[in-house]
Amino acid sequence: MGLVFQYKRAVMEAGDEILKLEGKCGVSGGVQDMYGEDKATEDQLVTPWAVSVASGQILLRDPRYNKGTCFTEKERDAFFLRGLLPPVIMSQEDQEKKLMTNLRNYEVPLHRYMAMMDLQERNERLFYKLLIDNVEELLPVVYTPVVGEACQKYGSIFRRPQGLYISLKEKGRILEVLKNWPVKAIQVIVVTDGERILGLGDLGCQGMGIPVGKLSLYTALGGVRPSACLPITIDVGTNNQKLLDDEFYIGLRQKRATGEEYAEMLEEFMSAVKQNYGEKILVQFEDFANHNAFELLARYRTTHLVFNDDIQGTASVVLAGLIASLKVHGCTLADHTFLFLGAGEAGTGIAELIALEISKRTNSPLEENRKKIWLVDSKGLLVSSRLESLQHFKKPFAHEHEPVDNLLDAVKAVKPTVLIGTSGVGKTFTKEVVEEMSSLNEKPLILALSNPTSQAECTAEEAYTWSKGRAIFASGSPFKPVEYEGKLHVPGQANNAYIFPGFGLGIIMSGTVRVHDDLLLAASEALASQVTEENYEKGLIYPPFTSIRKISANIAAKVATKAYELGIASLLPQPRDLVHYAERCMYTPTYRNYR
Ligand SMILES: NC(=O)C1=CN([C@@H]2O[C@H](COP(=O)(O)OP(=O)(O)OC[C@H]3O[C@@H](n4cnc5c(N)ncnc54)[C@H](OP(=O)(O)O)[C@@H]3O)[C@@H](O)[C@H]2O)C=CC1
Ligand SMILES: CC(=O)C(=O)O
Ligand SMILES: [Mg+2]
Repeated sequence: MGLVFQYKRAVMEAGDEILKLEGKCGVSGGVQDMYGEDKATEDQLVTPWAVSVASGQILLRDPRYNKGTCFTEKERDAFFLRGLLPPVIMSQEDQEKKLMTNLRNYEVPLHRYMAMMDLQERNERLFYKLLIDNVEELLPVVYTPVVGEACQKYGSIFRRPQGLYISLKEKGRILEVLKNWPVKAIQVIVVTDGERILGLGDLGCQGMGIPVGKLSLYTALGGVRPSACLPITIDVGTNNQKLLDDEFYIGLRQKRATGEEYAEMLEEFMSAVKQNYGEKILVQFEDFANHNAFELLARYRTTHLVFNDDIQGTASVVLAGLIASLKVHGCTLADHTFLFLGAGEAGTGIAELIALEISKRTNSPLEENRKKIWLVDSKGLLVSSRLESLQHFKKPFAHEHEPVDNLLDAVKAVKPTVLIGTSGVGKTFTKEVVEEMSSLNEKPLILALSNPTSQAECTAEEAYTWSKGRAIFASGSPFKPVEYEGKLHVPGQANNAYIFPGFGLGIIMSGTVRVHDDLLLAASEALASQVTEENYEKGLIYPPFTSIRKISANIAAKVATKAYELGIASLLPQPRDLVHYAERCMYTPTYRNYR
């Protein structure tokens, strides 16, 4: 009987991996295992990890190794499964077909989400097979928009905990908490503090649905193996009174820690992560409020391998759409005038990356290019007379202009060719706004990026109808195709899910040690280059998600290539064919045979 590990199995794998990678031995002659027991002195506390071969019920209850009715006769004998399963032996394809039929029978989207989460906890490979093979159908279930509702109701749909919860109660002991996670060979962490969950605001500890969802996309879309992914929620309290009053709320029942207490918590977390997983652990910050997000990124980007998906991933995906759309407009990026509704993480992140790309393309100063980009926040257009009171990330975009206090007037004043919604507020691209954009532009480019669907600045139908079928439209959450005057318009999904899985894969597979802006630009170019003539004809500026694994492999290869060029990739020698290498690195969900 072969090795099928039960609990803590990855400790052994991690040990093997480390041996392979570093060939080191512990001080007392043993293997230098990842938890350091062999390095511990006799009086230090150690964790009593045990490794055994799973069989019987334990094997069936282990999501990583369970195959349900797919276990063969031979495996049923070898692993003491006889009688624990019905006699039928199904193929994985039949299991998939059955589950998709069941899922489609649920009318309530949240029930589909719950069924998918149950599957993930029961049979991981089947979960990923479903997600990969039916990506367009299931992405909206495990990701936006349904994940938003799941987070709002997380307390009541909560069954088995997923991911790692680190609360203020654990301050001072975060390293210890990390060590409780059974897998040591982690490559990506997605962490949130739950303060800005999509456009739904502060959902505290219930934000866990986001790291869990993002990491399932790392695996399904980017091929990073599930065991290498760790979702984390840092619970520093919540200012959401409804949650604080909810008797079933799962998080700390206190107002958010701020200032020094918050900074210390995050500092301890970041140090513990590096100490436990080493230099090359990729930490993705997700859905932090902007008053912390920019600061965390600035503080850790030079010392840790960190990436803020809302600032950087979003910027990269939007830039890709803009680059792709240049073919439609027959112009250059520098010819455009951009107007944003929303000047937070997503808005200013995108704005900065556009300015950087124009600078690189035209060899012109960044400040000059920022002048082509205008942003509106909750108080109106960013203009120089507001400079003093603006947050630091808005200041570079406060241009000379009269104050303008609403979007419609801003459109009239700025005359943008591109309108981008990053406000988190639904229905803000009104009929008048879209009509004004359409009177200014033959093919107005309108991106309603806010999530989930309820917060979209406008719907696809509104964009096409109000622009009389002329808009090029994409949104953060998916919309169905719209028929307008006999022509079918297919809206694209401008969502960072196009970028982070391939981007992360590129970083991991090349051993890149820091995230550099040029890597984001490389990812944008890689994504843009994969839009086909057929896609353009349908009105798309993004390729469809159905080919996302291929897209991710190409993004990974371009990101890795750039990292090698910059000298920040540590895997040497550089693989010759990076696309092929990326594809080979990718996790596939077909069942393995057990011996
Ligand atoms: N499609 C995608 O891939 C992504 C989408 N998003 C979505 O973008 C949205 C914003 O996220 P993020 O940038 O992180 O959030 P932030 O909180 O950082 O920024 C929101 C911005 O919108 C402004 N705003 C709020 N209400 C209004 C209003 N009524 N009129 C004009 N401006 C307004 C805020 O103004 P002020 O500064 O004055 O408060 C702020 O500048 C969310 O819905 C999120 O889901 C985010 C990341 C990726
Ligand atoms: C997509 C995403 O990251 C967000 O809406 O926050
Ligand atoms: Mg996000």
